[in-house]
Amino acid sequence: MEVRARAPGKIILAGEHAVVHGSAAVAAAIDLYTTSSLRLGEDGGAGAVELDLRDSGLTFSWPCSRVRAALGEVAGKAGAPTPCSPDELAAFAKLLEGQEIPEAKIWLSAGLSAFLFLYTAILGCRPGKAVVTSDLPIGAGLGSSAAFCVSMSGALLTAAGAVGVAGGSSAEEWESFGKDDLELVNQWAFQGEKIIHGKPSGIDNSVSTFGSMIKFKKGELTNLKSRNPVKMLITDTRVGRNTKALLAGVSERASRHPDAMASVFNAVNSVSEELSSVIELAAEDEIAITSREDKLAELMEMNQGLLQCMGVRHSSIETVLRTTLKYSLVSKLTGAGGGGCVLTLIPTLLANTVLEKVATELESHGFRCFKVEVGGRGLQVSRA
Ligand SMILES: Nc1ncnc2c1ncn2[C@@H]1O[C@H](COP(=O)(O)OP(=O)(O)O)[C@@H](O)[C@H]1O
Ligand SMILES: C[C@@](O)(CCOP(=O)(O)O)CC(=O)O
Ligand SMILES: [Mg+2]
Repeated sequence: MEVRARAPGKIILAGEHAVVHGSAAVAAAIDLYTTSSLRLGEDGGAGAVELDLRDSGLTFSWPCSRVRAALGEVAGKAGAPTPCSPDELAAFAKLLEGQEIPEAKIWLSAGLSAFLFLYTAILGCRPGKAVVTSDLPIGAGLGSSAAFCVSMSGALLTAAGAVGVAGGSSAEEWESFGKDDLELVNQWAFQGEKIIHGKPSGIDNSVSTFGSMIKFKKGELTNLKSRNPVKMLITDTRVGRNTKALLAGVSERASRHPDAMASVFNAVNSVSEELSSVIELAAEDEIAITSREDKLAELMEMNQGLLQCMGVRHSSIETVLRTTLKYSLVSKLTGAGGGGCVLTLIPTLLANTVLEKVATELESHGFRCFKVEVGGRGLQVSRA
């Protein structure tokens, strides 16, 4: 039997980086997904653990005997996770040595280590094949690392029988887990995200698992009820960057200037708290809708300024900010910055007139625009 699990990417409306240092942040799921399909082989000595990354055309295979030689006889565990130890990480690095990873895709190594960790920790050395496809740009701020870890944890834990859906629907339909199962998947995905990000806050895996729009602070998640739609244009600058390195850069700046950076993080906290209240405001007429959106735009603009203070700017981001400002639109980077994606708030009353024009101009710079639905479903599974 094949298990398929899909998990969404995300946007961060306010609070990236500062959330790692204890501030509040606001994030929402988007309708771009990573899907992990898993088919288990026969338990026993032979066989291999295989991973097929469809979008990059790369496949990896580890004979179970090699996995056992590197890790010992791991039993697999379907309860709460134990973090990946430095010894295990070293063993995964050894297992990667035998694989041919093209130099240009060396950034995949962290994702491969996260896969090996999740697979062996949940299923032990059992043979099986996982296939991954994704709508998300990788390493661009839309949480591809979290969507990868959430969808893979969802598929592995379902195959292990640790989580499940009520069933009854046709095999092709997507179904959602109950809250306890989602909690368990989220805990595992967080351990995978730690291998990729170094020191994640947990916001990305949480919003990918639970979906919707959330406020997140120090591991605590509050669901936000947005009564009016929030329309965002996402622009991928196509400038590659790595979340782990950017997180480390912000932490280094915080240790060089502890007081100044504490004030910056504190200001971001206030912006996120205010933005989450504005999100929940119900606006019933055009005046109220415009006033709500003006407040959101102002808070996003303030957050962008504070992100500059953290040192995660990039000239490509500034080009997007300048271009959208020509249309009186406000933008901010989303995710770790340093390139990657930028969010532009599209006011409801301007959506029909401005959206296509600004997207066309942004694309003329070589950027790629995504028009997404914000605040949708989290992790879902289907069996075929
Ligand atoms: N579909 C995927 N297949 C393999 N690895 C992935 C996939 N998606 C994400 N990753 C891993 O996550 C890393 C990107 O994560 P990160 O730098 O946090 O950026 P983001 O999460 O914003 O896309 C990649 O370098 C890779 O290791
Ligand atoms: C910068 C940060 O706040 C978000 C990173 O998101 P992404 O990996 O760039 O999609 C890090 C985190 O919260 O773990
Ligand atoms: Mg990430």
